[in-house]
Amino acid sequence: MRYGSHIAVDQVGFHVERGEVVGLLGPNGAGKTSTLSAIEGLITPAHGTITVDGADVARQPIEANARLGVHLQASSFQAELSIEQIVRLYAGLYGVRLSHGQITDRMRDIGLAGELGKPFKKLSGGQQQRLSLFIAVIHQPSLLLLDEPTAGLDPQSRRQLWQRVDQFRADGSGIVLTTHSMEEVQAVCDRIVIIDHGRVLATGTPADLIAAHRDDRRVRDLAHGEVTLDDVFIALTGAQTRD
Ligand SMILES: Nc1ncnc2c1ncn2[C@@H]1O[C@H](COP(=O)(O)OP(=O)(O)OP(=O)(O)O)[C@@H](O)[C@H]1O
Repeated sequence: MRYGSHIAVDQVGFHVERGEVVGLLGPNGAGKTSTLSAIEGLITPAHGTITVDGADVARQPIEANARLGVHLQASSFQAELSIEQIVRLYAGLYGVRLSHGQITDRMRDIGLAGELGKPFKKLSGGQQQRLSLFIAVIHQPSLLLLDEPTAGLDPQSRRQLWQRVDQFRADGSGIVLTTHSMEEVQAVCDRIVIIDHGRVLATGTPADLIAAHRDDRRVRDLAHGEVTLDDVFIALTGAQTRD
């Protein structure tokens, strides 16, 4: 996948099962957001195919999109629209019928029942994230993409979001999330894919990756006591910071 002459993602391949949470990890600029954009069909890769629950993203974009839920870092709903208007708008777009009572019930589940008439811009960051996540799954997608879902959230909201992710997994969705937090990986990911410079460096469960690299010299040099996923990640991707 290219931006002009720059190859941002090169031969990245992975599979997500239903009921599985896959963490896509990599330093800044590694190619995570570009990979998600390709799954969304926003960028067309020069080679390779991407399918969402059997639908080819390039050839069957409508089917693929109908099976995909996306929750982005910055939720950008119309600032002036109320919660109820936003829910009605997206329910309509996805052909989901929701009565006023059902909307109230669903909003109660995520602690927003008292805010139905409030404009989006007046919600707190945590409330905006909860609404954005609700909208991302309003059509019960097979695959949910979460781009740094807990960036900027307080510990309470973070825990709550992890519980929601557990719930989606239990309901049978496949989930891909990008994160820079190893705590998040340990909390919710079944498997991780570490990428850098647009290529896959390692894949496996967090425990597998630690076990596989525990005795590497680079990892040993970094570890303070027990080897952590952080140590493995930094050893694989290098200690230098990225722009
Ligand atoms: N619109 C764009 N035009 C040109 N280059 C881009 C564009 N978007 C991303 N890139 C480049 O593609 C590469 C991958 O970027 P990408 O945003 O996918 O990385 P990332 O892993 O999501 O990073 P971060 O953790 O900082 O969000 C980087 O080298 C980046 O500079």
